[in-house]
Amino acid sequence: MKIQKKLDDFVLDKEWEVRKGEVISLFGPSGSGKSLSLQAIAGLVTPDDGYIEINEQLIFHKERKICVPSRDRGIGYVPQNYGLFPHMKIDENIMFGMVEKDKNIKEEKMMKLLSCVGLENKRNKYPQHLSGGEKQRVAIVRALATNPKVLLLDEPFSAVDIPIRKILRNEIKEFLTRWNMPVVLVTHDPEDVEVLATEVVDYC
Ligand SMILES: Nc1ncnc2c1ncn2[C@@H]1O[C@H](COP(=O)(O)OP(=O)(O)OP(=O)(O)O)[C@@H](O)[C@H]1O
Repeated sequence: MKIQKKLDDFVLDKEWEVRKGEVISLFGPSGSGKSLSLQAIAGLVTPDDGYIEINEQLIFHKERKICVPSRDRGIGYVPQNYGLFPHMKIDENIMFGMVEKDKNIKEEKMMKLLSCVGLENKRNKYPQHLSGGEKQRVAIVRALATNPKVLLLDEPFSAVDIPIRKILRNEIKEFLTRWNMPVVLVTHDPEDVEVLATEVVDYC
């Protein structure tokens, strides 16, 4: 992708790419445009110029007037606050974006995903009854439930304390290796970069 976006006195101007099996880390200080980049890829913010391509398909191209709607981009996006729907139980949250029509198939897939992250027994809980780390795991499997082409993680460990962060980081590393899809990870924690990233884009 190559995008430019001006917001008041902030100018984002970045170019980078990520491939299957890579975890690319957007690394830099607060306010450097990391989240904005993810929002542009997810289709929540429209760049002023440039292009975004996924698996050789353009989802945004300013000059060619291409702007694929957010829901059709095939993006699994986990925002900083996890974005879980508070009024839906965990199982409903996970099944919400699934493309499958059959209810039994959806249920089966949801249970498989929940068991991947050891949370089968939480399916009937609401997000507010889960810990920060549990919410994070649900948010990630909810993103994966839509069969995305790319996974975007925005500060995935910001809501958990340092010892738990270490455990989750290793869990997620294993998980990502299994799914083998391109991952974009926003962080300002050098340990996230060291443990998870295969490439780093400097947002300093
Ligand atoms: N809707 C908006 N209107 C105006 N400025 C904005 C808007 N959204 C973001 N910005 C500005 O864009 C810049 C980049 O914001 P962004 O959230 O991408 O930073 P970040 O690198 O993700 O920071 P952090 O690590 O603190 O989350 C900041 O200066 C921010 O104030």
